[in-house]
Amino acid sequence: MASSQVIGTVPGYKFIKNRRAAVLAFPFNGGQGREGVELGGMHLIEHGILEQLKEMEWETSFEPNENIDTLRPNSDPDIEGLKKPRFVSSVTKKVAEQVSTAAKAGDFVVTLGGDHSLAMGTVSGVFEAYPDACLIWIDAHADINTPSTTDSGNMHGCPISFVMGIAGDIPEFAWIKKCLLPERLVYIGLRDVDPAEKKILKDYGIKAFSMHHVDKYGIGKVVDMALDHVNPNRDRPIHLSFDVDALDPSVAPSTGTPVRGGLTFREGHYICEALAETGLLVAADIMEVNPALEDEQAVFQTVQVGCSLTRCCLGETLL
Ligand SMILES: NC(=[NH2+])NCCC[C@H](N)C(=O)O
Ligand SMILES: [Mn+2]
Ligand SMILES: [Mn+2]
Repeated sequence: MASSQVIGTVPGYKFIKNRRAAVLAFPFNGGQGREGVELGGMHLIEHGILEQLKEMEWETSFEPNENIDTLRPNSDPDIEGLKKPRFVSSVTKKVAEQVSTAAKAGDFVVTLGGDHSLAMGTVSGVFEAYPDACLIWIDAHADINTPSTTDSGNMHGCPISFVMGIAGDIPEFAWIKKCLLPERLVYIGLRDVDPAEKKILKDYGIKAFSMHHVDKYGIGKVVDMALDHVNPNRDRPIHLSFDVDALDPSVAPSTGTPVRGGLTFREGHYICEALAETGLLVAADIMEVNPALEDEQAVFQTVQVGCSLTRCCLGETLL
């Protein structure tokens, strides 16, 4: 049986000690090439996510990390084709520290991106606090490229390979522990996976539900099958990492790498609700909202959906 670090005292959340959401924003865009994604988290804050969670009777703490740019090195040449590696490393190390501190205190951790390279930090932090956790990754992309497989060199396409310990030995990232086993990871929403990533998924036997599977089985069955795989006894803490590009671009248009044919509004929310319903959720990342892309209406829609997914993770729609 999996063991738990924190004995929950919050009804409906088995591992959470305080009915407190530690909301961490990271205004960071260094894992990819488009400006604006660093503004995503603050837009969710300005849209009222903290007040909304308070209304749901969660106490909140908030860390805006507005000085994260001071971690940018003066010089940051590519390493093995990876872009801005030192900047990504120093920021994600900070992410890991903040996430693990909050998780160890028994708070529910909400991390607002920023680009998805931040998940090198969120996964490291969650698994530091809960070594027997599992990771549910909602995305159009697999984000499991290694330095040798990435075509773009963008680190938001690589976070999983680092936490799985398959990225190779790069001294700048030596702080990252191999914390994620292939059988503790499951994907939902995939539809734009690089050929080399497909090979990695196959070689490591990583379970993935693409949009094809969502169409075939329906989202209810897909979430059940995903949980049966990573959490068969329903006793492990769950970390949800939600890239808003998993949603169809008609639902979440303001994101850097949109791919058509994504999750509907309800399918996205269903995932968050179903995970909240397990009572095992301990952390949720909402990543890749880019308010600099598309028009005002599109930005509003994307920010609004980011807030409502977050609220669902914290139980808003549970009866
Ligand atoms: N977090 C994301 N939006 N990732 C997109 C990754 C796209 C592509 N697979 C790459 O490695 O560059
Ligand atoms: Mn993506
Ligand atoms: Mn992603």
